[in-house]
Amino acid sequence: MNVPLRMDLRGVSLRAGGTAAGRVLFHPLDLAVNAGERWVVLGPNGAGKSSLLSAMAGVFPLNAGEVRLQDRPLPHWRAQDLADWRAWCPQFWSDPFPSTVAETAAMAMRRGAWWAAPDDDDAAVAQVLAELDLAAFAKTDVRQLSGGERQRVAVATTFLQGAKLLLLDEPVSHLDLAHQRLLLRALIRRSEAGQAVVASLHDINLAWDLATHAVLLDGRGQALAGAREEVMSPRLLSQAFGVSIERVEVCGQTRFWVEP
Ligand SMILES: Nc1ncnc2c1ncn2[C@@H]1O[C@H](COP(=O)(O)OP(=O)(O)OP(=O)(O)O)[C@@H](O)[C@H]1O
Repeated sequence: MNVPLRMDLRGVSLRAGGTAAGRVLFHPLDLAVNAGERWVVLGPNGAGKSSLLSAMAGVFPLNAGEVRLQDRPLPHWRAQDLADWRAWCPQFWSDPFPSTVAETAAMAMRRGAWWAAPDDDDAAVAQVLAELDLAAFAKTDVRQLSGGERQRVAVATTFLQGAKLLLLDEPVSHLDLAHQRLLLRALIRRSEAGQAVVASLHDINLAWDLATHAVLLDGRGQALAGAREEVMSPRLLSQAFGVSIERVEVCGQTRFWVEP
């Protein structure tokens, strides 16, 4: 599949819980995600970041508008075909039965025929586990992992799905500083190879370092989307988060400083 990825959101609005009774999370949002782009989704708790990511994955009902993948509305896709294009790493997961890290990571590669493992499975799994600093855990039962280790396995599973669009809901929430940077580099490498990344994050400095583009939800119904520099302005971030945020240069790097 050498067709470049494109996802369009046109006039998308969501309600809390995806029900008609839920409050409107945000009013019409338009954006287009293209190959090579890295989008961050920012906003306070409850603003609708997870809801937006799951709507982009096709598993959360829209209040208004449409999401199109490769110019075809998401509801028109067969689940198995959709899995070739988009991978979704939710914020929570459960491990109801024993499974090794390698088996769990490989799970998304075998959609539709999990018993028929391709010959190159093992090498691909080993490569991604090494990339995410999980090689030593390949044979460990996922139920014995720490929160950060388990989160990296969830990301490994997402990577191994081989989809062009990676939708990651707070993928660094359990990660220490070194593993946050390791994941950031892995995501940048993937986007440079033609995949697209959409990730919700709470750390605006990490978000700045990752993003080419940003969506900012203010929790009061406003949604902004665009290039990183336009959306991640100190004024807009301060308004959305309700704290005073300054942008400073430290050692040649842009950093955000939150007034205590
Ligand atoms: N099943 C549900 N029924 C009703 N409301 C729900 C349901 N699930 C979630 N919500 C509400 O929808 C809103 C948006 O939730 P969402 O998880 O998308 O926010 P978020 O921006 O990802 O938050 P956080 O930063 O805390 O992870 C929240 O106010 C939440 O309470």
